Amino acid sequence: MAEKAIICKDLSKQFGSFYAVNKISFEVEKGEIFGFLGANGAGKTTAMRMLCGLSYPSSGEASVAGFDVYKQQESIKKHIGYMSQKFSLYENLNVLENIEFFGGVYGVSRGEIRERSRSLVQTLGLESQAKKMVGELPLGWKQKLAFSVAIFHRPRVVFLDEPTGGVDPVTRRQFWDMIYEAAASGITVFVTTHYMDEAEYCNRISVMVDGKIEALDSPGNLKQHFSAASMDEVFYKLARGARRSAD
Ligand SMILES: Nc1ncnc2c1ncn2[C@@H]1O[C@H](COP(=O)(O)OP(=O)(O)OP(=O)(O)O)[C@@H](O)[C@H]1O
Repeated sequence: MAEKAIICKDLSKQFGSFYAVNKISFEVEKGEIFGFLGANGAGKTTAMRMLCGLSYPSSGEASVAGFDVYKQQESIKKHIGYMSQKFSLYENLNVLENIEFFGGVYGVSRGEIRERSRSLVQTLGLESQAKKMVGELPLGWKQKLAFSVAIFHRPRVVFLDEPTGGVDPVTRRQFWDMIYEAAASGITVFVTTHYMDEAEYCNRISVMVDGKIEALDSPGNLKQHFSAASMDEVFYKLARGARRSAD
């Protein structure tokens, strides 16, 4: 049996009588790229916070990297990486300082940080920018660096919350090359996005509507099942009945 990176069974989160996440169930394989889609307000962030060990579920079961979301939140935090468009790097630290800081937070040894940060800066083509404040870098570079930092400690699972918001399609494509590389090295990727071209790059996709998972399959199978030419069309067919919207 393939190793499961994430297991979720009837996972729910209630705020009062409102079910932000309503009995979602799915499993993600090790090294899989799993797209977590849903319209604004569908419950993605709430679900992701529970899986990252940042909030307790109201009911149901889940484990991430083999750790239980109720009893082993600290272990989960140590074995995952997290990146979002909103929270990522310190703008007033330079490239190397950011790598050192986050590497240190995640427990990578000083020697290893020194060694690997040099090769990372090289791989990213940022040698001449290594001492530049991150705030001065173009957005696309910031995001590539943020992703590299999120997986610097070689986590088992990396959670990406709309990681490519606001960047052009070419940069997004480069970003996805990095995602593929990470997945090939065994890191499981859990990613939310509003870009349907990115959804096509995922191995499997789940689509959340009003707190529930309404569909879950590979992009190819979903298109076939919904007689749709694109993921855009699949998403529209599923999400058009949603009652919730952005706050
Ligand atoms: N702390 C809270 N108290 C009450 N309601 C909440 C709370 N957090 C989220 N919600 C509600 O739960 C629902 C799901 O929100 P969530 O942020 O998880 O959606 P989302 O799919 O991530 O949306 P977006 O794409 O806009 O980030 C929304 O209706 C939101 O208002």
